[in-house]
Amino acid sequence: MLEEYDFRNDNVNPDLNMELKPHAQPRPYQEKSLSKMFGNGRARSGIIVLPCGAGKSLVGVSAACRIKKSCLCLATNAVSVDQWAFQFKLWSTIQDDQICRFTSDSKERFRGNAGVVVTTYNMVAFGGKRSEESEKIIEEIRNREWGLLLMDEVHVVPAHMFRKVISLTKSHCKLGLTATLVREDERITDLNFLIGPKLYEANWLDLVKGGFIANVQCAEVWCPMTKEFFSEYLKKENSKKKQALYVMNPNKFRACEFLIRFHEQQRGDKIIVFADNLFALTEYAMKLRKPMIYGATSHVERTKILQAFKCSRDLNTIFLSKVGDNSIDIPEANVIIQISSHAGSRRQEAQRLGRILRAKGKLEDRMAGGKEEYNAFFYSLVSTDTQEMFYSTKRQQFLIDQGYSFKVHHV
Ligand SMILES: Nc1ncnc2c1ncn2[C@@H]1O[C@H](COP(=O)(O)OP(=O)(O)OP(=O)(O)O)[C@@H](O)[C@H]1O
Repeated sequence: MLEEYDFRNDNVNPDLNMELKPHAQPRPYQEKSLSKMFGNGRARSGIIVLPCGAGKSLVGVSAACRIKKSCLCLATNAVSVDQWAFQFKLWSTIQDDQICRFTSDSKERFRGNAGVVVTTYNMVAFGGKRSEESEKIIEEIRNREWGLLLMDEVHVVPAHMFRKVISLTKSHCKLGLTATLVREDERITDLNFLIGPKLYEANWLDLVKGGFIANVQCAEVWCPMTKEFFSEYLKKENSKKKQALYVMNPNKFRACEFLIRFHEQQRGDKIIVFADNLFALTEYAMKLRKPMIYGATSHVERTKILQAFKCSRDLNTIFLSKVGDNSIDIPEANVIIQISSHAGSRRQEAQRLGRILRAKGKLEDRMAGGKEEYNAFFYSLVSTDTQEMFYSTKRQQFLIDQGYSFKVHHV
């Protein structure tokens, strides 16, 4: 049975006076996804899949504006909570005192009898001891009947946390948003069961043709192992060092150095280099004299680096560990170089590609037949004849299913 909410005839829950602002003009695919949700004048629960940078926020805010009841919006971390609160204010007429954030740093409450609360899955699901203030807010969240439960990045939240959040809150309609409906644990069916069916999935290449997301050239760069590294790689006693050897392969290092120089100097691009392996991240970043961000980088340092990367022409390349997969928002970047990754994760691959999908420049240049053919570049550096080749093929599967093709470059 599909869960449907007849929000117009809900006389029990107070209305929330909120409209889209006139400048908020949903694009055709955003409109289409909303029409799947509101097809018969009621709100249907389910999941909308749009690639990163295609504008999930406007879809979420539009859904809340149509239902016009209290809305609980769940994000994966505090940075996203701030972004969602900002997006609600950007696209809708919601008053400042009708929207509030609930995180460990901001414990706001809305005025009046209806509003929007933006918080994290963790804040709601947390089972430990809370401050008195948090306890009161969480009680309100649990006791209220929400018109809409808006759930961001549904593919990354562990299934048990979903169950908890859904069982702790009461909502008439649930909308899940995601860019990649793939999980390595194959628990996607749990999402359908807990939230609802997939309502709409945009075709990535159609969005590229329309100029709504960047046109990415994907390439796999095959780097032969040097003789010394390969003979070490083959030794039995080095089985634990295999990854370090194929990541630190000097030919791979040189390819990375070449690509950075080419994109910085010839095209004036902004580059992110991803490495999951911390040793490699540090070595590469130090040798190439570029800043890096990883789990232990302080908030102050991280902000300083990101600010310089965004605004200064002197800093065009940064190194990121997997902390950058989801939570760091860097719309300026248009080149990704992967030097090491999490085994065969298709989701990580898609998530990383998503970092550079934000379309830049003029719409008419980007559209099919426009001036720019490719305006973003995604490179995976792979040491040939090693395990990495196998992982790489698996990682690409999701993107290939979306219609991307990978060009192979030989070093
Ligand atoms: N209909 C629209 N009209 C104009 N700009 C839009 C529209 N929809 C989205 N955008 C812009 O596109 C950009 C991406 O939107 P948004 O941040 O919502 O993407 P997203 O799908 O949430 O991406 P990510 O997953 O990377 O966060 C933003 O700058 C947003 O303002």
